[in-house]
Amino acid sequence: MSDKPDTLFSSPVKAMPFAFDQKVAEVFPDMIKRSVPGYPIMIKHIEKFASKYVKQGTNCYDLGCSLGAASLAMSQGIQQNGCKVIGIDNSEAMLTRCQQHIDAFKHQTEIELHLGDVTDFPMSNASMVALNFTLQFIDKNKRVELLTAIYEALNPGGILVLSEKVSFDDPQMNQLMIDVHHEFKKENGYSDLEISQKRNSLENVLIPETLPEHLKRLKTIGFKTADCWFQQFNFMSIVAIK
Ligand SMILES: Nc1ncnc2c1ncn2[C@@H]1O[C@H](C[S@+](CC[C@H]([NH3+])C(=O)[O-])CC(=O)[O-])[C@@H](O)[C@H]1O
Ligand SMILES: O=C(O)C(=O)Cc1ccccc1
Repeated sequence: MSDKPDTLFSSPVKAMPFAFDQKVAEVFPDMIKRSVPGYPIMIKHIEKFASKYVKQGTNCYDLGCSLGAASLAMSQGIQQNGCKVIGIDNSEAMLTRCQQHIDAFKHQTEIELHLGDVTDFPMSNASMVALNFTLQFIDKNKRVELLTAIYEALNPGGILVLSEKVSFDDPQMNQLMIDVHHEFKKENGYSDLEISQKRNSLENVLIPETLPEHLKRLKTIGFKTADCWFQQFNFMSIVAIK
């Protein structure tokens, strides 16, 4: 089955803040692949990290699971018995389609889905947490609390995979990265109108931070080590180990 093409911003639309509603859920696989450089690589490596770090009888959380790509990757990667993958998302439209994806794809480890807010979801006995392009949508002053809750839920040696769109302190570098990302979107068939309308709708909704801000916060919380393992333009993935 081919993905439904993302044409949400292809004709002039009323300026509205971006939301993970029914329309976005319907085109999400096409949207994320054409918009996030390196997304398939990051998903593939979530599977690899799961095979290396997930311990027997532990939980793995996928916070802001959308259609379950990271949940499925963890489930495929896990080599141990008695584990559970728990996906959480606060968009009903996303979670309904997520359940359909999970049911349609063969996977090894059980995946349980919950409609809820990741900032107040109880977590425990975790050996892996995926926060794949979700923190950027969380209120900036709630981020440290969420990352602290993740740290506390992780067992020693557990891993957090945190992928984010990032900004850069240097304005020239920041603009260069935005420009090359827009070039990437154009090469993937988005028009200037689509790029600018989506950019406006993401303003004040997707709030990026810099890599140093991310790493400093993770280390202050207590993670033993944290660093960027993947970057393409202004999209990055960080691993942090407790
Ligand atoms: N407070 C919140 N609580 C729960 N869910 C939330 C919250 N805020 C946002 N979301 C959810 O976080 C997801 C972000 S998309 C993640 C991609 C996925 N991880 C992937 O690996 O494909 C990223 C993107 O589209 O750039 C959406 O499904 C929101 O509903
Ligand atoms: O499309 C963009 O410009 C992005 O920054 C990535 C993205 C992908 C899917 C939903 C929201 C943002």
